[in-house]
Parts: sequence; C-alpha cells; structure tokens
Amino acid sequence: MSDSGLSVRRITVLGATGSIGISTLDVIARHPGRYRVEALSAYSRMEVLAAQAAASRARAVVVPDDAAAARFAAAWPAGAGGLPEVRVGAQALADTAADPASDTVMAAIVGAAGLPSALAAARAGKRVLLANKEALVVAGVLFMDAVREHGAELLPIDSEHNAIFQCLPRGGARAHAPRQPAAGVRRLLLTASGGPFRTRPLHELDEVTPDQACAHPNWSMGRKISVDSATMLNKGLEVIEAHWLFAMPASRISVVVHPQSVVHSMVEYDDGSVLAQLGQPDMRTPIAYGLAFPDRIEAGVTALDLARLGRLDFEDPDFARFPCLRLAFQALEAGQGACVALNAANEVAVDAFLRGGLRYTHIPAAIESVLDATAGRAAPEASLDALLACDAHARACARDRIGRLTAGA
Ligand SMILES: NC(=O)C1=CN([C@@H]2O[C@H](COP(=O)(O)OP(=O)(O)OC[C@H]3O[C@@H](n4cnc5c(N)ncnc54)[C@H](OP(=O)(O)O)[C@@H]3O)[C@@H](O)[C@H]2O)C=CC1
Ligand SMILES: CC(=O)[C@@H](O)[C@H](O)COP(=O)(O)O
Ligand SMILES: [Mn+2]
Repeated sequence: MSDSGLSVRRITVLGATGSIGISTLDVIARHPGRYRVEALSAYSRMEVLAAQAAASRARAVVVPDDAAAARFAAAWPAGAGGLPEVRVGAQALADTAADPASDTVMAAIVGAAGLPSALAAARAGKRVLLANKEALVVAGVLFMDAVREHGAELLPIDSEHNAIFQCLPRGGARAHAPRQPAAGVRRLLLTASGGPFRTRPLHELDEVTPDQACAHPNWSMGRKISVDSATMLNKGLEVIEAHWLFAMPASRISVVVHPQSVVHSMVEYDDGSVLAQLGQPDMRTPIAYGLAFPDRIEAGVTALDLARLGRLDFEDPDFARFPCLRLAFQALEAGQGACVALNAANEVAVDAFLRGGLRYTHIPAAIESVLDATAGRAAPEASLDALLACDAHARACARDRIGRLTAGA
C-alpha cells in the first residue's frame, strides 16, 4: 500500500531504453508512492539501461545475450549498490513479462520482436499497456483471444487508440476486448499528421534521406515508427490495430489528415455526435492514462493553449502520395497472412532504408511486391509459432525483393 492507501502497482517496462520506455519511466518517477519498477528490458543500449535500472531501483533487467549482460555490468554506476538480477535471452523476456512479481507490463519493444513478450503478459492476465502495435497486426485474433481468455486488462497506448478508448461509451471503455463494435458508434476516425513529406513535391521523394524521414513535424519517436509515419504505413498499421482493439470492420474506420496532431482521434456516433480527445503531442498523456486507469495522474505535460494554436486543419489522405495506406487497407481485407506479410516486409524495407540500402520510394514497392508474392498464403491465426513462421517467410521474401529492387535502381 502507498501512503495514500492505494495499492502500489508493480511495473515491468519492455523496451525501456526506447522513446516510449523513457517516457514511461518519466511518468512513473513522478509518482514514487504509486508505482514500483519491477523489471526493465533493452536490446542494444546497455549504458542507458544501467542508468535507468539504477535510478528506478529495478529488481531485474532483461538483455538479449551474454555480451550485452557483460556491457550492462560494466556500465553499472559506482555507488548504485548491488546489480539487479540480469536475465538473458528471448525466453527470459517472455518469462519476465509473465512473472507474477509485476501486475502491469508496458509492451514497448518495436516491431514483431515485441509480440511474444506482449502475448506472454496477456496470457498471464496482466494489465497490458500496449504500445507495440505490430503485435496486433501480426497476431490480432491470437492476442485478443488471450486477453479475453486470461482476463487481462488491455489498455491501448498508441495515441490514436488511447484517444478512441477515452471517447468510447463507458460500457465500451470497461470492456477490455470487445467482440463487437460499441453500441451507437457509427465510425472511428483516426487522425494522421501526414508526416514530414505531406506537402513535399512528389518528384523529390526519391532522394529523401533517413534523417529527413525521421524528422516528424510533431512527435519525438523512435526511428522505425518515424519512417512509418512518413510513409503513412503507421496509419495503416493503426487501422488494423483499431480493427482488433475495438472489433470494428475496416469499412467503419476512416483516416483524416490533421497536420497539428492535437486531435488524437475521434468517435462518430449514430446521432451525428463526434467525440474527440485533444492534447499536446506528448506520449506521456496516454502512458499516464494507461498507468493510472481509471484515475488521472499528473504526467508532466504542458497544458494545451487552443487560442495560441489558433486553428486546427483537416484534409482527406492522398492515396497517391501515401500508397502504403492503401496497401494496409488491402492487407486487412485479405486477412491475417497478408497483415503478417505487410508488417514483415515493412520492417525489412524500413531497416534497409535507415541503413542507406534502399530508396524511400522503394518502401511501398517492396511491400507490394511481398504482398503479391505471398498472396493466398494462409496464416494459422491460433498459433504463435505458425504466425512467426509466416513472418520469417515474408522477411526472406522481402530481402530477396529488395535485392532485386536495388539491383535495378
Ligand atoms: N514512440 C512513440 O511515440 C510511439 C511508439 N509506438 C509504438 O511503440 C513501440 C516502441 O516505439 P519506440 O519507443 O518509438 O521505439 P524505439 O526504437 O525508440 O525503442 C524500441 C525499444 O525496443 C528495444 N528493442 C529493439 N529491438 C528489439 C528486439 N529485437 N528485441 C527486444 N527489444 C528490442 C530497444 O532496445 P535498445 O534501445 O536497447 O536497442 C528499445 O528499448 C513501437 O511498436 C511503436 O510503433 C506507438 C505510438 C507512439
Ligand atoms: C504518437 C503516435 O501515436 C504515433 O503513432 C503518431 O500517431 C505518429 O503520427 P502520424 O503517424 O499521425 O504521423
Ligand atoms: Mn499512433
């Protein structure tokens, strides 16, 4: 129990060294009597992890291999006391997600690599703060069934889905994994910033650099999701994410471009009402909402000054400029196998682009080519191993297609 009589929540942060992980620890640190950090995970940034574990007094950390464990130990600050327990490897990550020592898991690993641990947290019946949207894209049925079967409490952290969750009717907000759309809801409206290239002349897109693609106009995020925002594949992944979270058919999910990223998304009701959630583009707001739900806590976010902002703009998405958005709607229509392929191809293509091995404009070309090559390949929805095998196959296919694209570039 904390001084205020609340029971202390014990939090595990998976992907602690990333953008979401850092913001999560920032919110937690503002409420020391309310939260206790149980475990943290990281992949490459061992110095950051050591500093975080020392500052938060985490009981355990999870790292990918023995070399990382040695780097973690070497980076442990003098005077910080004894090392936390250091756990190593992918199985340790899933085991830590399921460990009864924590009651809440922030799933903030980037990409499909975050699926097994997020699923393990759901299967352990935890409060799952889901930032890792790829988990739902790759394994929508499996993940939502796990939430239902194991009584997990799923709270969307992705800003748009968190906004929709806040705008849904009270019954909908209590249901953690609905099987049908909330009563009275006509449509979900996902807002999209349009990213850094919303108005860039199309002929210039061939030459844009990774740093330009990662320069999001409003949000500070990891590099992979930043590129996804530039191509709008991020919004495509979010349409699929909304489909699973809110049991909403694709035909009732719309995307509206809103360059200011102040309206985080909206719910349209049968009577014509549209409810929106507004706020600064700062992920500490949805993170604090998920941590404290159903309470509200201070998150360190500055107040929104609408008069100073002056205007809010909206426009339809341009599918010619953003072909990835069209590909995502097509994948959702085609089924789970296509969603796995869409995500895998995108992860491989974005990684190649960030490493300087693929043109920006070849990202949608690579994804489309993998979707064509894997069309009709079913993904057994109920098995993690089968889904991961489909993922591996699509990645191999993507590497092959990217090799051909760059050879012909
Ligand atoms: N950033 C944001 O504002 C938002 C992010 N999201 C989603 O949240 C997730 C995290 O995004 P973001 O924080 O930006 O990403 P970052 O790239 O900033 O951080 C990713 C985290 O995952 C770890 N990681 C990377 N690869 C692996 C791997 N193979 N196995 C285990 N851990 C790994 C990284 O460790 P290390 O750093 O040590 O290498 C890091 O802790 C993504 O799914 C993203 O789509 C959703 C909405 C908003
Ligand atoms: C902060 C967040 O949730 C991101 O997913 C954000 O939505 C990216 O912005 P756009 O994809 O709208 O550019
Ligand atoms: Mn988002």
